[in-house]
Amino acid sequence: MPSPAILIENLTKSYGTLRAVDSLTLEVNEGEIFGFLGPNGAGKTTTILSMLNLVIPDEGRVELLGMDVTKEPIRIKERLGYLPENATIYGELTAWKNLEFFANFYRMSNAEKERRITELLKMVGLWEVRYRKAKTFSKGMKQRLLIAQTFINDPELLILDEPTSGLDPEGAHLVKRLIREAKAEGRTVFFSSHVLSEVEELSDRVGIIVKGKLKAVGTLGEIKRQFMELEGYEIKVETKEPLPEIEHPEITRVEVIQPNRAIIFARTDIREDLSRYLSEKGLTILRLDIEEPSLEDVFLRTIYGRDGE
Ligand SMILES: Nc1ncnc2c1ncn2[C@@H]1O[C@H](COP(=O)(O)OP(=O)(O)OP(=O)(O)O)[C@@H](O)[C@H]1O
Repeated sequence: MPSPAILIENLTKSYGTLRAVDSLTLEVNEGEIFGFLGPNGAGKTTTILSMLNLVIPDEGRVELLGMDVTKEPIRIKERLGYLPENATIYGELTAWKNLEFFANFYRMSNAEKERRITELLKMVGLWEVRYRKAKTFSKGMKQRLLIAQTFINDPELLILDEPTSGLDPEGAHLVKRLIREAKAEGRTVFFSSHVLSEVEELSDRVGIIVKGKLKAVGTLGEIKRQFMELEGYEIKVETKEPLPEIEHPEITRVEVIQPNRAIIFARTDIREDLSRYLSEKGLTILRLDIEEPSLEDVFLRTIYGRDGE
């Protein structure tokens, strides 16, 4: 079994009495895009800073690319690209010089540096403005330069804290494209966001963090299934003839929409039982399917709880 790209075990970090991250355990597989979703103040940045050894956790441990972050910070840095939240660039330097500045931290020949900077400026669409001072750039252009910076050492693993934050739709689109391309090139991407749609759009797997706790983790399908197991199933039923009275120990509620249409709320998936029962009664079933929750349903219910807890 290859080691996961990211391994977080029982991570806990408090500020005073506030548990910013609470016993968080998580694995990110090599080559996947992992979306770390949570509302503002949920503990995303604190988790990321702990992952990078920039914040010392009270408990727990983190391995990146199979290496303990407290033991091998330099070796990890060589293979990692990190975009901090609210990162800044050097306004007085040109786009080219900004990248050169960062390239100098890594072992690269001059020719390699030049080749890499050229490639990255083209990748993020800043080639034409490479000799302009970065302070003259728009927010979107600055963010693109920052993203280019995170790729300077050809990293295997990218950790991006709110990479689309504050960008207009076009800027966000480009960042999303770069994330997808990074995956296509075999890199692992871990990114945080409070924007549901982009997490849904990009991620192979998602983790939902609320008040420092990891509330759900998995593919979207898995998270929806976990949610349904917890919250119950919504089964839509429609028959040609009027529906008979429906009883089943797993049913919690029946909402009749029309004489031949109803929504059945059940603790488990009882479609087979329903199908048998209705057929035995001689009814023609037109529809018997589960209404899947959207990620939005799951996210909102996960944040606010069943009864607003
Ligand atoms: N240095 C600090 N000192 C005290 N409290 C802190 C510190 N850093 C973070 N916190 C608190 O810890 C909690 C988690 O913050 P964190 O920045 O990790 O959340 P986040 O999910 O990244 O939020 P956002 O999306 O707003 O950046 C918040 O309540 C925050 O106020």
